[in-house]
Amino acid sequence: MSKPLGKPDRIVVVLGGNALGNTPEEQIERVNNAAHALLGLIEQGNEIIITHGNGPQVGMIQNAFAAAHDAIGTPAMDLPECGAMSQGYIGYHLQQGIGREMHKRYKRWHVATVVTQIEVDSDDPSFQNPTKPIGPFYTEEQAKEIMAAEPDKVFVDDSGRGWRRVVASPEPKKIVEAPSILNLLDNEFIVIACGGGGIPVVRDYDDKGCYKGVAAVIDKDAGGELLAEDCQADVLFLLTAVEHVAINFGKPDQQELTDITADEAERLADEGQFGKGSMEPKVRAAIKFARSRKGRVCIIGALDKASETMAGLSGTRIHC
Ligand SMILES: Nc1ncnc2c1ncn2[C@@H]1O[C@H](COP(=O)(O)OP(=O)(O)O)[C@@H](O)[C@H]1O
Ligand SMILES: NC(=O)OP(=O)(O)O
Repeated sequence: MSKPLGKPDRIVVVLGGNALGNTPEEQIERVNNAAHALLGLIEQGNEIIITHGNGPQVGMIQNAFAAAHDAIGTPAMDLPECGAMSQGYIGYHLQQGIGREMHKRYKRWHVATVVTQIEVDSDDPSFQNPTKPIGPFYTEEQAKEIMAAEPDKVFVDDSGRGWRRVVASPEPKKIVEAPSILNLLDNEFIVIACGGGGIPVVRDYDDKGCYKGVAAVIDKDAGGELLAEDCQADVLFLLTAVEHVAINFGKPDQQELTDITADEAERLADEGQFGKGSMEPKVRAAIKFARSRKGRVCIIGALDKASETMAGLSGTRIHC
């Protein structure tokens, strides 16, 4: 069992996109449960900043626009705009869920979502090699039918769970709205930012060096790590469906890890112990955060055990 962590000041909490459900009703229910757990963290004396995934949601939004375009001629919607809509859609439910809990306990609620752009390199290699699964699962037959009709779309088998569309997932470099996020934190807001890894943008040198969106979806664990560094967080908390990171995952000799160093985690990641596109990005984000400043810790654990995980009773701690 891991040691309790004491009372860190600032925690960036990353909520998995798959943990948010597939419909608005499911999302409200799951966000309300998450809000309860997140308020537990505040009651333990911590300051929290929240970010979240958006893979299922951004795909759903883009598919809905594509269907409406085919049916009634509404405009098709590009991925950066769909990413921005997913930040609003998920942030809205988080604001309501957290706001309700805040009001019950403290008779006040200062919760704000920041529509966040993150700068990426226009020549990031991921633009040539899409890996980020978005939208619903398809059968192999359905996926191959769509690829034949729309050759610009790539589908892959997603860890044996079905076929999913994949898009580019560039490395996040700079949070454009970092000053606004820090300002809200200074004014005691609970901030929801960098949703879906942030809206990926590149510098537009034809427009005074301003930004323009690019068709990609950043990994939210990588975006959350950057957010945690920018906010001077002490702890990065990656909440997902499993209680622990494991080696030999899914095999009879599976072994759950409770406490590992960044060096051990890197060795295991290089050995291929963690699912590509699922657990590996979390472990890589954890390693980067643990190495970014002495004393920083990343904890990977289950969303429904957030308080126990924070108390050191569950989850996998990764540190230097
Ligand atoms: N070595 C591993 N240890 C634990 N879980 C793993 C491992 N490899 C793959 N996984 C899978 O990764 C999942 C977490 O990734 P993902 O589903 O992308 O989460 P999220 O949507 O919460 O970010 C776990 O629920 C588990 O099924
Ligand atoms: N943007 C992102 O990483 O979303 P998921 O958590 O849904 O994969």
